Amino acid sequence: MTREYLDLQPLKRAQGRVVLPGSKSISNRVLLLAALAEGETRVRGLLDSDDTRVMLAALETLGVGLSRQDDGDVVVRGGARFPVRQAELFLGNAGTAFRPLTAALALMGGDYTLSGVPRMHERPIGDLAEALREMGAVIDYLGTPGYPPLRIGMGTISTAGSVRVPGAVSSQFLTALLLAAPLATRASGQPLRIKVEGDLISKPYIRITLNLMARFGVQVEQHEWDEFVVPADALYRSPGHVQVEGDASSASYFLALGAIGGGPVRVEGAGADSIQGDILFARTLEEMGAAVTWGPDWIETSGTQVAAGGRLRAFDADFNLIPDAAMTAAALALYADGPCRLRNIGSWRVKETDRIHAMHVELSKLGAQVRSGEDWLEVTSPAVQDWRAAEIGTWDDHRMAMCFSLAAFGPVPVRILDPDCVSKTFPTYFEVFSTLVQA
Ligand SMILES: O=C(O)C1=C[C@@H](OP(=O)(O)O)[C@@H](O)[C@H](O)C1
Ligand SMILES: C=C(OP(=O)(O)O)C(=O)O
Repeated sequence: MTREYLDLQPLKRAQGRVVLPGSKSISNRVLLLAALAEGETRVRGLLDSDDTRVMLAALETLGVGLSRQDDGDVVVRGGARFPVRQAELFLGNAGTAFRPLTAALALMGGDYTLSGVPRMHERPIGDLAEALREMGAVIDYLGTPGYPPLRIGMGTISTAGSVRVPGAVSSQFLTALLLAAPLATRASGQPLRIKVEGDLISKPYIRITLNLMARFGVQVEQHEWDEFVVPADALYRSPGHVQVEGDASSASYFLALGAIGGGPVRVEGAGADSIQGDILFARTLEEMGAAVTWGPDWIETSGTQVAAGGRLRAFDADFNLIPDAAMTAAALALYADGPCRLRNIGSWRVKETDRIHAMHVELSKLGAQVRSGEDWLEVTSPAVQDWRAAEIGTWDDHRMAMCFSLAAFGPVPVRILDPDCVSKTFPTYFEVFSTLVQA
């Protein structure tokens, strides 16, 4: 049963340790790679949430052998092509399922329709679809051109020359082309040269993609951030086992708790050795005045107690490398000693909701002074007497719900509407949150 709202009374302290749920970005990449790889892959620590469930269900529909073991591991039996050549797939609002599956299915060819929730049909995919068409794939838009839902047909794929993909809207388009590229290079016997047009956003996610492809046996040649070459003989081979790291974006909320509730708060499952860019959020916390300790697979934070009048240092920073954890920084601006500016976050406009707009509206409700533009947001914290109790809308966006839990360290009660939208990436978020905090 989903709850209409969750009331949070003013909180003072945060302390404890959390074992992080699996990384969404790694889970969905590993599932696709394992499905395309020769052999059997045993995946440990897979995230169990809406985004991975739609991926698992899609792969099952496509005939990929999947089984859940008693110990929770998922075993994937892969092969170079999916057995089912005609299917209708529903992919919810999972960008990490929709974009890579579009590329893989388009390069295999078949008769597939891909759809999602209404918001997914407002999230762009045109840059990826055009690149795939340039390679000979057949893709039709079933609704608005440039957006899902899509129908994929049987094309004649060529990797001759190179393919271009714009980098400014979402890095997931490049990730999708990279992950699916071996399907094309094998068919043509030629390498695929992928050229990024314009600036590439969210670069650390490409590092995750390249790292995981290498674990499955495919080394991509990288030229800065504007050209990637997938070799002609690229073939995915199962590494046998894969351990999924804890989710670094999910870690950001708990690391933030350590910074505003005294701490120490330790997250386990992602640390200095992580392949996820969002661990960099801990550096932002340091700049805001928190103490951060790093282990290979854990991070611990301690800091001031904002409920007792402590303040974080204000920031003015470019958050392009960590767009997801950046939302946590925006919520922390409620406790900063001056205006906080988040720059270069234009991709927020096309995520689960228009996050710049949603943040502007909801932070204002609490009494913060907010200004925003096409790709930036500026938040000035309310003085103690200016805080207002508020009902926070979460806009069907898991990260809105999770980062506004931090608002409970202000002096007023906070009501989070539709808290169960956290199921996109972290179904048990509020239960875990409640084990760390005290009034
Ligand atoms: O590749 C990925 O796993 C992701 C890339 C990012 O998207 P953009 O590249 O669209 O910024 C990020 O926001 C998303 O949550 C996950
Ligand atoms: C942008 C996000 O998701 P998606 O993978 O659907 O793009 C997110 O999780 O913040």
